[in-house]
Amino acid sequence: MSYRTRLIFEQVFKTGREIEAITFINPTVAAPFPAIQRLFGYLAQNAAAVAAFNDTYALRGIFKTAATTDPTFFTAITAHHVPLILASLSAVAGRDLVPLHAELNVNFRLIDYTPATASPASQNGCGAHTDYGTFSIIFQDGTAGLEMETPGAPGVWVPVPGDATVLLCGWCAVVLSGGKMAAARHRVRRVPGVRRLSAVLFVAPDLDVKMAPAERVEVFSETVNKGLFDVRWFKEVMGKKWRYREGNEKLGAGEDNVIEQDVEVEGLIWK
Ligand SMILES: O=C(O)CCC(=O)C(=O)O
Ligand SMILES: [Fe+2]
Repeated sequence: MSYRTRLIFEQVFKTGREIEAITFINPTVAAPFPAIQRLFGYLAQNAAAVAAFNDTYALRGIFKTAATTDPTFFTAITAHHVPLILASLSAVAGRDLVPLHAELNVNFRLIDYTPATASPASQNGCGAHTDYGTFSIIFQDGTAGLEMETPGAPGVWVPVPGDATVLLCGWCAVVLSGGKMAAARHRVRRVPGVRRLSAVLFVAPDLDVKMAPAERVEVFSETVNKGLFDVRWFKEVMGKKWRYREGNEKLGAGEDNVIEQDVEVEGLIWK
């Protein structure tokens, strides 16, 4: 573990309940942004390759586990950092999270905020949201744009330096830790004309894990206290809203089209 990473883990242990929802880590490997950029550049010129990707990942319209020329990056991150982070978060949660992540339910996402497809004046890169899983690690290509909402101050956004690697928690961490861990709401703002690349590793509990705290939590809803739904159901619901927002899926008749998914999730989790 590097010095900086160790410091952060110590901080996580010390702050306990007061854990900040976001922290910076110093990963052992760097994200291969030149390769990712070449990949997106190639796809921009090759409609047939894009169609093949979209056929493979029909529901998403984006590709996971994308074939960069450096596949060692994601494997190294998954093998090295994920177990360390899970162990640290377990101390904060007061619950061993490792057995709940035995199947390594991880997704990778490469994002190209290219001016080529954005509306020229739009600053919206990625709307405000909270990730669904346990935690996410966001790698950036050096370009700023990622912002965090200040806990307790909705609408107050703090820019994250473009070269930081960010660790943040999602909804599953909130529920599984009985509210001891907070989720970080975030968004991406664009500078019109500026390209930004990011690579995100999403780590979630195994699909059969019940979305419930280890012990009853007064401020949680009955649904969550009783563990009436599992991670599989939650992921599906969240994924559908996400695809709708990205324009990759239409909602069926009778399905609500509330885009503010955080408001809805809060209604599900809190009493
Ligand atoms: O591009 C980024 O920096 C963050 C993307 C993000 O928040 C997400 O994909 O959930
Ligand atoms: Fe996110």
